[in-house]
Amino acid sequence: MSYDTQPQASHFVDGQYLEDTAGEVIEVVYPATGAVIARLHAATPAVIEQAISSGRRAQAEWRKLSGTERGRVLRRAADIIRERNRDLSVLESYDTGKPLSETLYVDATSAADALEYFGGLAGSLTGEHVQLPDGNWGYTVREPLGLCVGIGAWNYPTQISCWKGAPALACGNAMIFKPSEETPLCALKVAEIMIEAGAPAGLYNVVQGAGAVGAALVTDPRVDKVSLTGSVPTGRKVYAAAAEGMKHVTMELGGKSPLVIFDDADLENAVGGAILGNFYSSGQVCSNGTRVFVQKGIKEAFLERLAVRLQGAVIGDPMDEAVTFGPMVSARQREIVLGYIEKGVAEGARLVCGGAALERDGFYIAPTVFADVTDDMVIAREEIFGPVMAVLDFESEDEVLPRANDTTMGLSAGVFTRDLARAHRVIEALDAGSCFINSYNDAPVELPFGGVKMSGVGRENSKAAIGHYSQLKSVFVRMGDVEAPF
Ligand SMILES: NC(=O)c1ccc[n+]([C@@H]2O[C@H](COP(=O)([O-])OP(=O)(O)OC[C@H]3O[C@@H](n4cnc5c(N)ncnc54)[C@H](O)[C@@H]3O)[C@@H](O)[C@H]2O)c1
Repeated sequence: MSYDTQPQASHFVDGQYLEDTAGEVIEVVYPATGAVIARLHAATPAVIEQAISSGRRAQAEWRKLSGTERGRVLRRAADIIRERNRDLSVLESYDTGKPLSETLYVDATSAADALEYFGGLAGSLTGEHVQLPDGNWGYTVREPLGLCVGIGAWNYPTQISCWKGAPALACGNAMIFKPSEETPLCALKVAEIMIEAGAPAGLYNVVQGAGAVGAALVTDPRVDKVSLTGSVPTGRKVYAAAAEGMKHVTMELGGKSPLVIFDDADLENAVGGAILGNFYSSGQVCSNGTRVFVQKGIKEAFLERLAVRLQGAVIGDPMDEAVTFGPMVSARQREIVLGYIEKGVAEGARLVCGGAALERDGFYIAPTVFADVTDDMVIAREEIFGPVMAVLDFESEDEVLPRANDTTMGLSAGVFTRDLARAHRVIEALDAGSCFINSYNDAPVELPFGGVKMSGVGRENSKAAIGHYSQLKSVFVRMGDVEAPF
């Protein structure tokens, strides 16, 4: 590969790499072998200070550019990312363990899509003219929020860095991005590319660290907005900390989403959707449809075809493009997932396939399917974030809908049926932000992405994201005399 896994330095601040070895050591482990492939340092207060001060300085200049000028920088960054797709994809695979057969088509690509889309929108962000009685009128100005902090999860480090960075910068903000401490490498490359594309130094800084560094950024009074992708417990903490400073937030959190498959569904497509919604990225996807409700008439046929198609998973070295299923991101995540599998067995769910770690280096777990899962089982209630599908039976639409909604979370939901009226009726009834009909886990930049209930606040992607990275100033203009009471 052309990128070293050991970056020049841990952080990218004010247009250049920055190191401070006083910060706690972060070892980057390649999930497919367990080997340490880089050593970085968490940001010290001095690094955080530089990131904040340079971010604010850059933002003051950046906001003065026209939207078209800002958009040009983002679109140039998108082009560079596409040119370097292979190198970025290899790095993403080292960072996360996801197979190259995924990363080559999804991660840097999705990051470039976000930069291109928001780069295209930047020139068209305007306020409104509002006609009022007596010849008076008003107008609104869409203004940036200021300095935004993005905090990422470890499953999609390149994508998350741009899903947050692109709309933030398009609206005239600066961003400090803190990747997950598990996957710190990719965002540094994005920061480098921003500079190459013409962004001013300091506009897009990357600092490393775990929760303590995230918390220091979130609580700094000079930060105006926080966008987190992470788990619900972290979301609660970050939202509360942001509330202290009355900061804007976007929360992209976890899920335990339902996928409802009716008897009349196209069986192969339903099985395909369930595979995409449970085993892509080894199941480490927030929107996964991990509670698969299958109508009784199709259940055995579904399980049979699923078992056959899972045998087609090519498990192995993520750098081999023929491989379609990689390891968990970390030894810790593997232990968490194995713990859930044990619980499933103990609670009496029927193990259809998988159920164990693989005897090889790295953090691999076999794709696992439980059938006969009931609503009260832990594996049907808690987010596992691994390759574990729970298949639940149902008889009728009326029965399945309240069961599907019986969760504190609401990120996604999907339905497979050939009955179009039913498809729309079911989606209307499901409490979820990002939904799918006869498909699963598509996330085009043109559509809003985000959750309801405990799964989050705000939306990423689409025009909706603009509202979360800007605010309106409204101006009343009186054309006549002012009538005061005295
Ligand atoms: N909705 C989405 O878009 C989406 C996408 C991917 C992952 N996720 C969710 O993310 C979770 C998995 O990722 P994870 O294990 O990295 O999540 P996590 O919540 O452990 O960590 C997320 C990020 O928050 C940081 N953090 C932790 N404590 C913090 C604090 N007190 N203040 C500030 N920052 C803090 C971490 O360092 C990390 O960068 C899953 O629940 C998954 O569903 C959601």
